[in-house]
Amino acid sequence: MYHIQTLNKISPYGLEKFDRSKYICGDDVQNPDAVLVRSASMHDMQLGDNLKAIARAGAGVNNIPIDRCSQQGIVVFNTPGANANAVKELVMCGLLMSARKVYPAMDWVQTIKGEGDAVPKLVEKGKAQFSGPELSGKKLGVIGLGAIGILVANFARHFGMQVYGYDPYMSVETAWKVSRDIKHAISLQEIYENCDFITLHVPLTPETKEMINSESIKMMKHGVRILNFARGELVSTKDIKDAIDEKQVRCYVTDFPSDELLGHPGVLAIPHLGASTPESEDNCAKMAAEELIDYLENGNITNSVNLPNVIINRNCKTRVTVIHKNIPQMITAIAGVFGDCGVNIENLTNKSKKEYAYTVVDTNGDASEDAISKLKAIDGVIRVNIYR
Ligand SMILES: NC(=O)c1ccc[n+]([C@@H]2O[C@H](COP(=O)([O-])OP(=O)(O)OC[C@H]3O[C@@H](n4cnc5c(N)ncnc54)[C@H](O)[C@@H]3O)[C@@H](O)[C@H]2O)c1
Ligand SMILES: O=C(O)[C@H](O)COP(=O)(O)O
Repeated sequence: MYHIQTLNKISPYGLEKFDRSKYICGDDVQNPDAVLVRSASMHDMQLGDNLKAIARAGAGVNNIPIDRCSQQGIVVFNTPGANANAVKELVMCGLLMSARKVYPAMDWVQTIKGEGDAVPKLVEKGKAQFSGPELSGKKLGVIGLGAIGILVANFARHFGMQVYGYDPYMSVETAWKVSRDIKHAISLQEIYENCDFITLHVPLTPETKEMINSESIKMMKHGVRILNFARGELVSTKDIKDAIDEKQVRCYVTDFPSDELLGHPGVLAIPHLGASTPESEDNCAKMAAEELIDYLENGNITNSVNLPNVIINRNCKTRVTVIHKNIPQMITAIAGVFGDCGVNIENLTNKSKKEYAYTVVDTNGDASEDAISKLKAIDGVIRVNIYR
């Protein structure tokens, strides 16, 4: 039996992928083979020796101790694009709310309840304080043109916005999806200096942490509106509050409220609802469950953030997979163990991702305990798994 621990509420649509004759799933599962998680922080968690994989049903993996996982040979998956449409739709709502004062206006209109027949007149009188600009003709800067950024950039053109996109790491495959009307910004400065609205769609990394700070805000247009549906730590809380107080920033829409931001005028705080639609919860859970199942049962890796993607049909009696450091002589050493044990290799695949690599060996022979011990003893080998 495989044991799957869930750390957040995971859509049943994903959980039902696990065949109950082979899998036990639940939040009380001990010593799991794999963990299914959304945003719960795993940084302070012990990662047991039996743990082989973690699947993040979602995009951001900053809640997972990736380095520790790699060192322990734990494969970390996420579900690229599975919640992108949900986020895009809420970003569009955020754009409209940052321009038109819908939220304070709706609050205000409730205050005239009880005024009887005077309500229509009071509405007409009171509405003047809530006028706000149109999006059409304004410039939108999209920072990060991944699954979400591209959808946001392409959609914003339908609001009549002029869109600038910035992503120095964009893949060719991704570039094909960007509408040709989107201006390719070659620097962040170009976005900051030109755009009336700026929306962030980058992962939280040491490079992007607090990328919005007093220095970057200084370069922006007076009265800029900033949207953050990516991660709270991308924006310096102190600097954004100061910039709002100085009217340099007109509005900050964030899906990641903190105590200091709540109640601050000019901040529109949303309780991390970007991916909270039944459709995206289902998509993410299904994709995450399928990734775990194919890894646990076949050793195939799809959408891992710390190991290379390796998907090979299984048509041999035995598969041995090795997670190891990406250093010279590893393939020779691994193949040598099979040779020494008299086992013929039918297929050997090796792929690497940064400091780590993954080797899959398929054979019609058997992998003896002796062979497995020898593989584990190779310097640089982190984990060996056998699939029969
Ligand atoms: N609010 C929510 O509920 C919600 C939902 C999904 C994702 N997110 C957040 O949004 C982020 C983006 O999600 P995604 O699905 O689009 O991910 P993605 O991996 O498809 O896209 C991220 C893009 O950012 C780019 N990038 C990385 N560093 C950059 C930098 N320094 N400058 C510019 N571009 C950079 C990458 O090249 C990539 O194209 C996630 O990492 C997550 O933190 C939030
Ligand atoms: O990175 C993500 O996918 C989002 O922040 C969604 O988080 P959630 O799954 O906790 O809603």
